[in-house]
Amino acid sequence: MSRDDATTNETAESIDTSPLDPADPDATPAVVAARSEGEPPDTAEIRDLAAAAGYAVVGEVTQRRREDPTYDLGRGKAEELMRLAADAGAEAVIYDGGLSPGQTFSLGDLLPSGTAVIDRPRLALELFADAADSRAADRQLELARLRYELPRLREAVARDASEDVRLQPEGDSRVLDVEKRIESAERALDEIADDRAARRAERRDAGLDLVALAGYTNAGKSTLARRLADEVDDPEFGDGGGPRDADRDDNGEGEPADRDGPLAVADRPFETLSTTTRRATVGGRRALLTDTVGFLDGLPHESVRSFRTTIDAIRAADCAVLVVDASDDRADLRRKLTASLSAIEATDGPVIPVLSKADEVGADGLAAAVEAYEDAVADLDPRDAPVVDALRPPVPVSVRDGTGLADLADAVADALPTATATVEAPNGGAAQAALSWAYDRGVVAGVDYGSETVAVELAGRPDVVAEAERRFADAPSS
Ligand SMILES: Nc1nc2c(ncn2[C@@H]2O[C@H](COP(=O)(O)OP(=O)(O)OP(=O)(O)O)[C@@H](O)[C@H]2O)c(=O)[nH]1
Ligand SMILES: [Mg+2]
Repeated sequence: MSRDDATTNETAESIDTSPLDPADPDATPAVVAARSEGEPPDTAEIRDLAAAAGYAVVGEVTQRRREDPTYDLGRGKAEELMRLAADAGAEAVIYDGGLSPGQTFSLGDLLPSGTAVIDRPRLALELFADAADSRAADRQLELARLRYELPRLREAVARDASEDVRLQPEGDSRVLDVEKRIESAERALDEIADDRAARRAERRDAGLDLVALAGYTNAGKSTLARRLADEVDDPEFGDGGGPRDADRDDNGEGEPADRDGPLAVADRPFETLSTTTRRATVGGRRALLTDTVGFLDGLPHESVRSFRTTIDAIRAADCAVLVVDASDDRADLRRKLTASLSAIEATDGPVIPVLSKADEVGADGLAAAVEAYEDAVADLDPRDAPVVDALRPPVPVSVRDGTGLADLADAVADALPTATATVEAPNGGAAQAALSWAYDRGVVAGVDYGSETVAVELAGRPDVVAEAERRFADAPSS
């Protein structure tokens, strides 16, 4: 698959999502480099990301040591990397970690001229740039990219400036320009976020519960969303997805109703790049289910913050479902879970962890995943990730064979804010109007007609139940 192919707007089913063939003539040859202090570096994930972004990995250099201020790697290893890149004809070095602007430049100076230095955050940006599929995704990508570029531009200007005070980064016109563009992108995103918040309030007033699916990239969020969603979409609510229209106004409103993004599923990172919302009936509750963009380990906080529609949808949900891939090994499960919980930070509502792909592991594997999950959560400091206090017990689920779906529905229904009340009103036009109002908002659990009265059992969102009670109480007695 060429990189251009990845930008088409076909649905997931028709996109070839197989990992890039290393022999692909369009792929850019690249060497992967990784350093870690503890365990030997595991390059499986960075290789997958590189392949998905259109690189063919032609070599690898890894090192166990503490960070070197100049190259991140030690000098000897950096020189080995330089030789390998030259011998292998690499056009890029993919660095599994975040490099400071200074380290990026130092490595670039050391490497054969023209070799791009791409650290993990930049690789993630490239993956997004390949596939951003809605205006909100575009905006967020732009902001993330500008925030990434700014310190590097400052470094470049400072390097050029040396002694010349007039060329210091603070006053440089390119730096000022990027700063201005960041402000403007932030303002545009604020508007989109305000608009989403207003829509969330409207949907809640209409009696709908807001459920968000969160988790690491490729965890199985969209697959679960598809399984839980009713046939009817709620196209006004998500980022939109579908083909983008550059000429449209950019206030984040008014994605055309027929442009809802497909709930694309694929075994590749960042298949979903826009939040997408569908209606779903979960545990008898009428919900709006938002599928979100997956998290990735090793991105700076600022970059994660740029994906604001995802973070907001998760934090503001009445209940978030955190999808954790049970088929990962212990170390990956912990790393991805920690990255996801740190990115979420805190939520307004409870969080139900789902151990997904249960069909891929046996009973022992599932028990091991539960244990790995619980150990990882126990090691997290709630001061760093207050969301740990919102976690409910984990629910193993397989969409493939249906395992745990009923348990998940029960857990969601149980986690949603609920009030119950029984009201009785004289049967008549006013009571019927109140009843129809309550039916519209999905809070009628039972109706009992007496000779002159109607008794209604209400259950559902507390604010909506309270309003229904008021309406019945106001029904005139004759
Ligand atoms: N065996 C098995 N595979 C699953 C299950 N659920 C999802 N998968 C596979 O996991 C891969 C990722 O699924 P997605 O639903 O696209 O994952 P996602 O979390 O939405 O990923 P991003 O949008 O990239 O963040 C796909 O190949 C799915 O077919 C499951 O229950 N069992
Ligand atoms: Mg997805």
